[in-house]
Amino acid sequence: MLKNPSSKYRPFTPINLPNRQWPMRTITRAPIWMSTDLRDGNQALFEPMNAERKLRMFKMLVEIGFKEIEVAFPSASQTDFDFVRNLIENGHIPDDVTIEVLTQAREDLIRRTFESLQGARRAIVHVYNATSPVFRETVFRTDKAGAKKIATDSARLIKQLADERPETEWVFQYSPETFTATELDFAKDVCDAMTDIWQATPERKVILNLPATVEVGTPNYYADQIEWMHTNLARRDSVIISVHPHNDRGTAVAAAELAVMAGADRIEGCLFGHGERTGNVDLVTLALNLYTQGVDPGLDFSQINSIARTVEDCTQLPVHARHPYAGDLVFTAFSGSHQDAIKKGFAVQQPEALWQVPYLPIDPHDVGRTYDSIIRVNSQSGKGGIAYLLESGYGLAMPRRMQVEFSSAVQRLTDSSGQEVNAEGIWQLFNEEYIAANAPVHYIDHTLDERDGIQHIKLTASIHGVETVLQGKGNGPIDALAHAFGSKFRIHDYEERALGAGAAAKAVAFAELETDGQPGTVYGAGIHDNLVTASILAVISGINRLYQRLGAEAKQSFLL
Ligand SMILES: CC(=O)SCCNC(=O)CCNC(=O)[C@H](O)C(C)(C)COP(=O)(O)OP(=O)(O)OC[C@H]1O[C@@H](n2cnc3c(N)ncnc32)[C@H](O)[C@@H]1OP(=O)(O)O
Ligand SMILES: CC(C)C(=O)C(=O)O
Ligand SMILES: [Mg+2]
Repeated sequence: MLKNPSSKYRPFTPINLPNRQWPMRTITRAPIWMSTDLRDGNQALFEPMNAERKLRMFKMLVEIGFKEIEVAFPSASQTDFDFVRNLIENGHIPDDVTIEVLTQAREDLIRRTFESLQGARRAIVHVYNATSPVFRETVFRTDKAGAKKIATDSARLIKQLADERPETEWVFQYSPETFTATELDFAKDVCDAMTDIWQATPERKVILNLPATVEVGTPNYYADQIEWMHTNLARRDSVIISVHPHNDRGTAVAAAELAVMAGADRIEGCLFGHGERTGNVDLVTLALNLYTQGVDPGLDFSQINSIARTVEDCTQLPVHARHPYAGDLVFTAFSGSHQDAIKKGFAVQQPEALWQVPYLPIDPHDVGRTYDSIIRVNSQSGKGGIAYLLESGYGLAMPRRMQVEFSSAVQRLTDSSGQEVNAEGIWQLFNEEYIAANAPVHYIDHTLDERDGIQHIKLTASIHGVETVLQGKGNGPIDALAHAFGSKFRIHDYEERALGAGAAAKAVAFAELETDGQPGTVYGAGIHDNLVTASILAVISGINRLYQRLGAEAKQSFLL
C-alpha cells in the first residue's frame, strides 16, 4: 500500500493570541511601499537584468511613486555594484527617493556594500541572516546564540562603517530571514538586540523586516505572528515593522493585507509578483486593492498596460492574462449574463458617482484600460454583449427583441467556428442577416404622395427576378407599403434611429413583422441616407426574412 505522502509534512502550530486585534481592523491608509524588483525580483530571473534594463525599471518605479527601492545586492556581482555606482554618480536618484541595498551578515560582503554606497545622499543598508531551527542547524551549524551573534556582529560593523561616513544619511534594516519558521521569542530576541545596537529612536527608526521567506501557513497565521511582534517588540515606537511575503501557498496578497491590519507599517514586494519561486507579494494588486476600497495607495497605476509591457521587457516573463487588474482578460466578459449586467451597469453609471458596474471591481479607465476591450463574444455569450459591441463600435442600437433574435445568429456562427467573434465580425453578420436580405424582393425605387391625408406608395421592386410595380395606401408609408403587399403581414413594431453622428449620419430603421400561421415575429432592418427609404428597406428586409421561414405552400401565396 502507498504511504500517504502528506505524512512527510508538519502543520504549523497556531499561535496562542487570545486577544488578537487584527480581525476587527480595516486598512485606512497606505503602508510604506518598498519595491524589491531590482533585487529579489532580479535574482529570480533566467537572465538577470542588464544595466540598461535595471535603469529602465528603476526610472519606472520612481515614476510610479515608490520612495524606497531596493536596487541591488552589490556584493553579489560587479553588475549590481556598478548599477549602484551609476545611480549615485550620475544623479539618477530623486531627492525624495531612498535606495536600499541587501547584504548577508558577513564582514567582507558588508564592507563591499558600503563601498558601493559611497557618496549616497541617503541609503538603507539591509542585512539578513536566517534564524529558523533548520537554518541554524543545517546551514550555519550553530545554535540560537550563534545565529544571534551572526546578526549582532554585523549590526556593530554596520554601525561603525556608517559612523565613519557621516556624509550619508543611513537607515538600518534587519531581516530575520525565514522569520515565519522561527520561534517568535527568538525572533524578538534577535530583533531587539539589533535595535539596541543601532540605537533606534523615534527620530531615527530601524526597519525590522519580518519575511515570509517561504510561506508556511495560512494568512491569518502570518497576521498573528506580526501582531505578536508588534505587541512584544522592544522600542516599538522606534521601529518600522516591514513585511516581505512570498507566495508559496498563493496567499501572499492576503498575508500582506492581514499583516498591515496586525500592525505592519511597510510592505516589500515586486510588480506583478515577480521574485523567488512563486514570487514576492504583488505590489500592483495590493495597491489597487486599496484603491478599490477608497484608500489612495500613493502609487500611480493609471497606465497599467505600459507598466506591464515594461516589466515584461525587463524580466522577459509575461504578465498572465488573468493577472488581477493588469491581465489582458480581466476586463473582458465572455458569458452572456455577465455581458448583460455590465452593459446595464455602464448605461446607468455616472462619471463622478460611486463605481457600481457589476462584475468589474474597478473602472477600467482608472488603470488606462478602455471599455472596448471589455466585452468579447463567444459561444457562451448572450445578447447583452453583442448589442454592446454593435452600439459602442458602430452606433447601432437594436430594439430589445431584435437583440434576442440576432443573438441566435451570432450563436450559430460561434458554435460552428468554435471561435470568438469581434465587433467587426458581428457588424458583418448583422449586415449579412438584415441589410443584405434582398431576395426574393429586391427594392428598386419608390414614390410617395399624400392625398386627403392618405399616403399613396408606388413601389418598383424585382420579385423573383421580375420587375414589378406595386401600389398601396395607408396612414403612413409603412402602412401603405403593407397594403401594397396585400396586407399579408402585420408590422408588430417599428423603430427608427440615427446611425452615427453629424453630416455622415444615416438613418437605420427596424421593422418587426408577423404573419398568420407562422409563430413569432421576424425583424428586418434598413439603412439609408433617407429615413423613409430606410424604413421601406427595413420592411422589405423583414418580408424576405419572413419568407425564408415559410413552408412551401405558404410561400406560394405570400408574395403576389
Ligand atoms: C531570501 C533571499 O532572497 S536572500 C538573498 C539571496 N540573494 C543572493 O544570494 C544574491 C546572490 N548571491 C551571491 O552571489 C552569493 O551567494 C554571495 C556573493 C552573496 C555569497 O557567495 P559565497 O561566498 O560563495 O557563498 P554562498 O553563495 O555559497 O553562500 C553560502 C554561505 O553563506 C552563508 N550564509 C548564507 N546566508 C548568510 C547570511 N545571511 N549571513 C551570513 N552568512 C550566510 C552560509 O552559511 C554559507 O557559508 P559556508 O560556505 O561557510 O557554509
Ligand atoms: C532577504 C530577505 C528579506 C528575503 O528576501 C526573504 O526572506 O525572502
Ligand atoms: Mg525574499
